[in-house]
Amino acid sequence: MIEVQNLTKRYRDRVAIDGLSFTVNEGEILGFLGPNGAGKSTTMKILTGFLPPSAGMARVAGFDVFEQPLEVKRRIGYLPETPPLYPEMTVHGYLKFVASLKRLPGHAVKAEVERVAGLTGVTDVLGRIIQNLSKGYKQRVGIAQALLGSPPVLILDEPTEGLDPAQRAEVRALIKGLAGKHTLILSTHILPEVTMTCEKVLIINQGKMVAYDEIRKLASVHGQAENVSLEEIFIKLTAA
Ligand SMILES: Nc1ncnc2c1ncn2[C@@H]1O[C@H](COP(=O)(O)OP(=O)(O)OP(=O)(O)O)[C@@H](O)[C@H]1O
Repeated sequence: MIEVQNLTKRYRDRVAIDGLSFTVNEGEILGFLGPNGAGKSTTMKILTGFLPPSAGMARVAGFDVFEQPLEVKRRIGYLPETPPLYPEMTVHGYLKFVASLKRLPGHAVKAEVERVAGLTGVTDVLGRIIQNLSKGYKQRVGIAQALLGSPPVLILDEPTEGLDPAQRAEVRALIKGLAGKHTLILSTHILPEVTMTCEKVLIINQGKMVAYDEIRKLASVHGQAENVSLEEIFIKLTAA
């Protein structure tokens, strides 16, 4: 569903990502990890058609992200690092607005807004102005807009950022429930979250891939002990 080959992005003389190659099969959740500045957001922005790559190729659902960006955008729900909210709108007004941008048929909008509001736990705040919501609720609204229209591919950049532990557990359960029906890339700094949610993990450091495997296999390749944690593997691989 997602195919990336030799993807490279330079910002002037700074190489943000360097020759990344990976695939995500339909229905899989890929945990995407790396220290601050490793290039995760840059990769996600390229996959969602917000940034052009400097070299390499990325395809989503068979469409080239650079040559057919509209086809790609139609199939992707994206939660950027900073959720793209309009603070002066109500949650309901905002979700209706995003539904119209996504060209959802008018007759389906009401039910779809109710569906994603229910999934993300924002039904009770639908009438409130976004700027008055807590950070956690704003984050949920960001996830809700990504789910509108039930796109086959979801790219979530730190979806549990700013949530309290109970909300985090709820969002984790929600994400887990999306597997199978959607193909997901999930970026997070909370490593136990990846262990609980994803089968496969991709770790990058300074723009380069340092690990890409099923989590249970990583432990046997990179750890001496069988019960080595993802955190230990991450620290070992990104220490450079
Ligand atoms: N618009 C830009 N212009 C110049 N350099 C940039 C730009 N955006 C990102 N970078 C640089 O590219 C590198 C990768 O940044 P990116 O935001 O992709 O990292 P990240 O892994 O998402 O980090 P974080 O975990 O802190 O969000 C960093 O060195 C960053 O400073």
